Amino acid sequence: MPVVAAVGTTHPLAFAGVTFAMQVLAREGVRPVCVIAGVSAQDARSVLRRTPLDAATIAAQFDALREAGVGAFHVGALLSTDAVRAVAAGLAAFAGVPVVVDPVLAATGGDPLADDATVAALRDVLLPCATLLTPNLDEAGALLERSVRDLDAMRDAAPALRARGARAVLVKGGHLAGDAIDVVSDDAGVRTFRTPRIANVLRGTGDLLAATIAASLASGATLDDAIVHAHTRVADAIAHGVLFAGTRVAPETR
Ligand SMILES: Nc1ncnc2c1ncn2[C@@H]1O[C@H](COP(=O)(O)OP(=O)(O)OP(=O)(O)O)[C@@H](O)[C@H]1O
Ligand SMILES: Cc1ncc(COP(=O)(O)O)c(N)n1
Repeated sequence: MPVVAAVGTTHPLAFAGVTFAMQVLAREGVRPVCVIAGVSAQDARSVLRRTPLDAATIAAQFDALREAGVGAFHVGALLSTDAVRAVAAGLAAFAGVPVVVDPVLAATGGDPLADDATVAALRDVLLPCATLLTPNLDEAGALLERSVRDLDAMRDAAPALRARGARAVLVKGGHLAGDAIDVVSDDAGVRTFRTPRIANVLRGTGDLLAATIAASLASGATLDDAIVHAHTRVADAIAHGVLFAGTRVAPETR
């Protein structure tokens, strides 16, 4: 069974964050392991507290994964420049293993998860470690320090982020109106993946997409096949979301 490591920050309600990614990976049929890089206290409305773990604790967790045969990493929210640097250093020991980086900067309620220095570290230190970077519109804009608000801007942003070192980039258009369109840039060029918009909202779609792609890559899928499968899973989750703790979440644990 492929092993996938979820790296990131806990969410106590587990509808996003590394606590959710572990569930997604298990459901995808891979063995989930993890590196906890930060602890968040948040509910459906707000982020109450965020505490990055120290670099030595993050490094020791990567050391502990050395014999696990990790086949892919999913990297989610990181809360400090030190945490970003420690994760990049930890990943360096796993050369050749696919790394899906979701550069989470804020919770859906609007509260930030990363400050400006952390955004800069994500751009300069972690982005070059990514086999696939999966920013949403706001994240692509923050990383490029310009506005990314429509499909044309997404088509420009994906290769621009790739030029900064990510092997492939998927810019998520879920927050635009109309069909859900993601723009992918890799060696083969720039292309779009379009799925019919499902008229509902759901928390954790970014983590669901990225963790599902990581699971498929660990299982040997091509990037395009991994993306198509992940879109199916996201659409299914949005269609069958459940109410939990005051918000609509994926039915992963049902
Ligand atoms: N209503 C929808 N119907 C179908 N697909 C959607 C919908 N909303 C988002 N998606 C898809 O879900 C994935 C996540 O996109 P989104 O833009 O919501 O990411 P995000 O903002 O990082 O998510 P999160 O809410 O976890 O922060 C993308 O592949 C996007 O195309
Ligand atoms: C630790 C962590 N990771 C990711 C998200 C994004 O999820 P959402 O957009 O549903 O708030 C979050 N709120 N917290």
